[in-house]
Amino acid sequence: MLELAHLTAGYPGRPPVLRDACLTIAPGEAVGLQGPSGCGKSTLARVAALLHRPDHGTVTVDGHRVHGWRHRAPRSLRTRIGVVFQQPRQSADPRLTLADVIAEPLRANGRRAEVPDRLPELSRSVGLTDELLTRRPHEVSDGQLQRACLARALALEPRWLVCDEMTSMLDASTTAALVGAVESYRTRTGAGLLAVSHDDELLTRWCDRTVTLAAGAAGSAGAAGSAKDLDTWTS
Ligand SMILES: Nc1ncnc2c1ncn2[C@@H]1O[C@H](COP(=O)(O)OP(=O)(O)OP(=O)(O)O)[C@@H](O)[C@H]1O
Repeated sequence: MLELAHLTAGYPGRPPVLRDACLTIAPGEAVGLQGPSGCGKSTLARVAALLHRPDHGTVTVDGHRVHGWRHRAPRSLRTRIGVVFQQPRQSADPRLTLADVIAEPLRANGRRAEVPDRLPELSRSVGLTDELLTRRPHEVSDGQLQRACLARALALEPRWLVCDEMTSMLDASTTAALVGAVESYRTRTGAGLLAVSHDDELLTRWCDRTVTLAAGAAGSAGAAGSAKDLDTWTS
């Protein structure tokens, strides 16, 4: 299970973005997260990916309560969660080839020896050709770079995937290819998914259920996203 319980989270010097948010994802389940711009979807996704420390509340991954965040999160928990963000150019080192972008997690986790075997399999799973693997981010399209970022997220075979607006910059065919790659991976491994998107139709087609993170009750600037028991907002 990936369990987010009673989360309050935000940014220094501002009112909380999330207040008392709860969400539980079962193994193998695909949950979509939608809601108005600025209501805190990405913040919640970053907390779930152990990249943003909540002010209150707990995150439990497969029965392990999380106490550290970002680099302080235990490696054994961090590697259980793969993340893909909206902007591939902000998350890929421009100096690396796509092959090195994909292999980065294997190298960083002492699994360099696996790269020759895993790289072809990973790149094939996201539809990247060998020729593209030798290029650097500025030499490929956003869609091609996002494919590499997805392959990187799958490199350590995570039990959970967090896809934050993964396809929102991409055309319909690249979107279909990336969602297809995620679903093939999930079918093979039984991984759970949290998918954030503005595209209700995509979430309906992709996910087992969709939850809505509501804007602040008054809708006023600075009001905290009212996220109490997200599961009660299931559509
Ligand atoms: N690093 C940050 N520092 C300060 N405030 C931030 C930061 N990141 C996000 N925020 C603010 O927190 C609120 C929630 O942002 P978040 O990105 O989580 O919302 P979102 O629902 O994902 O929005 P969108 O749908 O537009 O991507 C917004 O008001 C945003 O301006």
